[in-house]
Amino acid sequence: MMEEAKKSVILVGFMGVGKTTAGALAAQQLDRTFVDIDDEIVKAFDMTIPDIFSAYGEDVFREKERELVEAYCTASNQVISLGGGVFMNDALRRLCLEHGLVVHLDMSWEAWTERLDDIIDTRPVLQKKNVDEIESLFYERKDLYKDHHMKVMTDGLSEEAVAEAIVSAVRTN
Ligand SMILES: Nc1ncnc2c1ncn2[C@@H]1O[C@H](COP(=O)(O)OP(=O)(O)OP(=O)(O)O)[C@@H](O)[C@H]1O
Ligand SMILES: O=C(O)C1=C[C@@H](O)[C@@H](O)[C@H](O)C1
Ligand SMILES: [Mg+2]
Repeated sequence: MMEEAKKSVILVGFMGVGKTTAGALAAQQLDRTFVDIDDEIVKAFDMTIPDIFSAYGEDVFREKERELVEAYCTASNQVISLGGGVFMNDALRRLCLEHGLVVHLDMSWEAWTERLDDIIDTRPVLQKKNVDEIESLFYERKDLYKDHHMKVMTDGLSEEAVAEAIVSAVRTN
């Protein structure tokens, strides 16, 4: 029997909120394929994200990201973790909102700062910025994620609890 076509769950949110970790767990529970756009970019270049940024620059990274988001976000039955910067592109934001069920993984700035040391080495966008500049970026990006179908506030939740919240939000939609 053909699988019923359900809109893909598209996870958005700031760097480090847990789109990759909780997204993979949620995909298992929903029995859907998990796609991480950052991982697809890493595979396409066979390089880490910091290496792509330093060798080719952010524009080249964003162009590959655009291609991959366009290709994946119109497919059904998946859980897709977007890179934290995808919604800077208006056209991609609209495309995701039109074709997918966009779930914003949200976090307070206070809770997020506890994660900064663990993630900074692998997120070039956070590097060479002081904490005030990172805080401004955090709120600028939060504005972009306001366009969503569902939101999960992740403060104080384990990775498993975030995944469960995503699953229950999707099932009750
Ligand atoms: N709910 C959680 N509680 C504690 N730590 C978490 C939680 N979710 C994720 N983490 C940890 O935070 C770090 C960042 O998580 P993850 O890579 O999933 O974020 P992301 O949203 O995919 O970030 P990016 O947009 O940069 O890809 C990882 O070290 C992960 O183990
Ligand atoms: O928010 C961003 O601009 C980024 C988020 C990450 O997911 C990666 O896509 C990359 O580090 C850039
Ligand atoms: Mg990720």
